[in-house]
Amino acid sequence: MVASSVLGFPRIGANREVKKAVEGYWAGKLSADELTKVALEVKKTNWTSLKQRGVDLIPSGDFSLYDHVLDHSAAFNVIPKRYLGHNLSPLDVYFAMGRGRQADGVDVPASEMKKWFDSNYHFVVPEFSEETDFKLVFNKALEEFTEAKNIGVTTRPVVLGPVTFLALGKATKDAKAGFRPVSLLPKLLPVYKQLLADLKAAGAESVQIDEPILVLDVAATYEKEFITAYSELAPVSPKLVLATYYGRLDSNLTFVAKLPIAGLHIDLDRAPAQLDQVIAAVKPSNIILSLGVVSGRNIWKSDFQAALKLGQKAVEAIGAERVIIATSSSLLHTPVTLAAEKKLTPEQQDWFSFALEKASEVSTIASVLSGSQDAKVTEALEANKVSIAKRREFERTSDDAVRKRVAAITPEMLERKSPFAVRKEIQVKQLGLPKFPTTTIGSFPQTQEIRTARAKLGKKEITEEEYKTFIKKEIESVVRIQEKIGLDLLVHGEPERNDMVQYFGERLHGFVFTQNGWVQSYGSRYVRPPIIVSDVSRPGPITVEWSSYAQSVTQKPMKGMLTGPVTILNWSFPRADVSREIQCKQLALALRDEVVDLEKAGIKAVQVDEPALREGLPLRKPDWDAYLSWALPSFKIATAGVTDALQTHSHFCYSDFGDIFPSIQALDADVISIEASKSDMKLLSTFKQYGYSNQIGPGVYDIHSPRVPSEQEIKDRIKAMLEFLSPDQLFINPDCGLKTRAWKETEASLINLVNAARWARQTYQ
Ligand SMILES: CN1c2c(nc(N)[nH]c2=O)NC[C@@H]1CNc1ccc(C(=O)N[C@@H](CCC(=O)N[C@@H](CCC(=O)N[C@@H](CCC(=O)O)C(=O)O)C(=O)O)C(=O)O)cc1
Ligand SMILES: N[C@@H](CCS)C(=O)O
Ligand SMILES: [Zn+2]
Repeated sequence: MVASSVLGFPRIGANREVKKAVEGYWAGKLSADELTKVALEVKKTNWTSLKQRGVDLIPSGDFSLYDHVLDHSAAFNVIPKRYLGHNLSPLDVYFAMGRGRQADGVDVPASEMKKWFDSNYHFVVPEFSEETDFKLVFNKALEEFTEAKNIGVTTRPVVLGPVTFLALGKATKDAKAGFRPVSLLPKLLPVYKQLLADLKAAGAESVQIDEPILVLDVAATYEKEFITAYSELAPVSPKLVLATYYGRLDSNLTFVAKLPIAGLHIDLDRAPAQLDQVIAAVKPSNIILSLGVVSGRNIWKSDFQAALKLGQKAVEAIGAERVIIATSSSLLHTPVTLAAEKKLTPEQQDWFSFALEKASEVSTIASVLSGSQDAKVTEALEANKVSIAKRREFERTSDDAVRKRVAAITPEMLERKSPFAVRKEIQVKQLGLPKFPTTTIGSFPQTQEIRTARAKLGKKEITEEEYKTFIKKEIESVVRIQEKIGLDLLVHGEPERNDMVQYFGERLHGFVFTQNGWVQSYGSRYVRPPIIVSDVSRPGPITVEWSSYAQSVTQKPMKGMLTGPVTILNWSFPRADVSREIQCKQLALALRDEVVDLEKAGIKAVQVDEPALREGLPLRKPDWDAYLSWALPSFKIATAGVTDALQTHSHFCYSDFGDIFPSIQALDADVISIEASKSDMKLLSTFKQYGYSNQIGPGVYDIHSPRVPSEQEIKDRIKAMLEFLSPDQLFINPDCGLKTRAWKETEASLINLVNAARWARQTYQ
């Protein structure tokens, strides 16, 4: 019998119950007990839904109130000292690590947050030093295994593996120079042993132990650690199924296949070509192969025939008892259910598969491979054939004008007319900005009032005209506030945008979007990625009306604000029938027209955000050039259609940009703003290594926390930057947009920022 498995399920609730409860708890509207109750209900619903859909190996322990890496840090006592000694409950310490805390005399910044591999999910970075005192403070995997058992669902607990947990962490500031978190493995293993032994004692038959680090090049340097870890853990644990996802094992397979594990999960969505090599490597052993054939990363209905081919190959080689059909990764990256979508056409409904539908898919594929004669299974198989054929039919339609335009892109279209030095002189005159110009990254608080107005427009409770009037009032108010604070280069505040990617998706041809397709991005922040289904084009200007209006109500320069092609692509669900390169270039051409239109409308600076440039980079270094060879030109296509006088800006956040800094420089934006505050300004040393010639605003404070940075902190950051950059290069700005913040802390922070910039002007004449 071939078993079916889901590696992880969305933990947000079908109606965003977890977001609402967590934010309610933060606002003091919900007690810790009430929050726990909501969480339990969501977990129970997930477990019973997966059981109903016939999934054999149902995950537990994958739920989280904020982030699963943070859950492990809290459970293992990996809690930086700054969060302790404030008389906070364990739950409040947990949230303080995630989002900082500034109340009742406690003032601690949030921990660093980073991209989870190549996804738009962010994890809270664990901090380690020689002093780290690992303890099993609580066994979350065991608690959830028991909760599921109590409602009659037998689950397979999910645990983040010890090597990945350490490898994703960073050294604390007080760790000795050269300290490597993985050196703590011998100290950490006893805690894992206890955790796993407890699960075994509670009756867990097998455990999914996630080691996604194995798909990175760096894992080759951890061979010794993997051998030590798994030789020690296997004897005391339930059967260990080692899960790898988001990429291929490559040469790491050589040592992985020899580990004392019961099963190995591989991602055949991202790396189908590895199947033969993996089969050959595990064949002589008893290792069970879990085949990730149903994508955890996209929302397209699986092609059962393609999945069955892969499954059949494995069954023939090692036997049905040793094969599991699984999702390629956790379904964390997909919305909960297609059933909630009421506005998709029946044709569109038929193309997609969200988390619950994917659960049915693994179950059906496994049943077919097991030789099931069940009428429902046969029916599902036939229906899938029809759906896939219809989609292929749709995919054959294309927009010839768009295709021709992409084919006609010339090298000249990628370059600005003059080099940066020439452009800078023209722009200085045109913009009249002071030294150390202050600006923000685009968005201002998305208040309840704004969201309610948009919701009312959606429900047709107000007219388009009334909505526009409301947004214009909001823009004018944001402009006045910036003028009052004394910012130099203003923004319109993005109040008209639900999200920086969804908004553009909704206004471009070639996309469809969901009503309830929420996916967790970090903590309680979710997104509804738009879906690219066909060739992309711009039916008309998107932002010009808002930016022009904003410019019309102020004498100060107004920065236009767009999301770049690479980011729109990476934060959407891309189509699967056309290369990402072509999709990106189609987006680039649409945005190029928008930038040109903004300049024609009198806007003198335009920011084209590319926060997802780094995130889209392939996980394996040998694949980087292939991505950069179209990602960088796409940005340049979007931004180079203007005169020298237009100051182009771009913004990057939430990744380590050090290793692709030369690529960022190659974008030739006049000004970039880049996240640097959370990562202890470590990015700055990159400037020393590579140099940077254009203008730059390394973020001076972290906006993902409600904490207000002091003026002194900002001054200290400016001082630190000036060790690597010259005063005439520097812009002063926060490290990302302010949409998630409240007005109170936004104004207080920006006043401190402007004061710090004024100080810099006097200090560095
Ligand atoms: C900058 N970042 C972004 C990333 N990815 C994106 N796609 N967008 C980003 O901005 N990745 C990296 C970073 C960090 N990530 C995020 C992700 C998400 C948010 C965020 O603020 N999300 C909001 C939801 C935004 C949104 O879509 N708002 C809509 C719907 C609002 C809503 O909930 N409406 C209510 C009705 C309200 C009423 O009746 O009063 C409802 O539908 O029930 C909108 O504004 O219209 C979030 O709240 O999670 C930030 C950074
Ligand atoms: N302009 C966007 C960038 C976020 S990465 C904003 O300010 O929200
Ligand atoms: Zn940002």
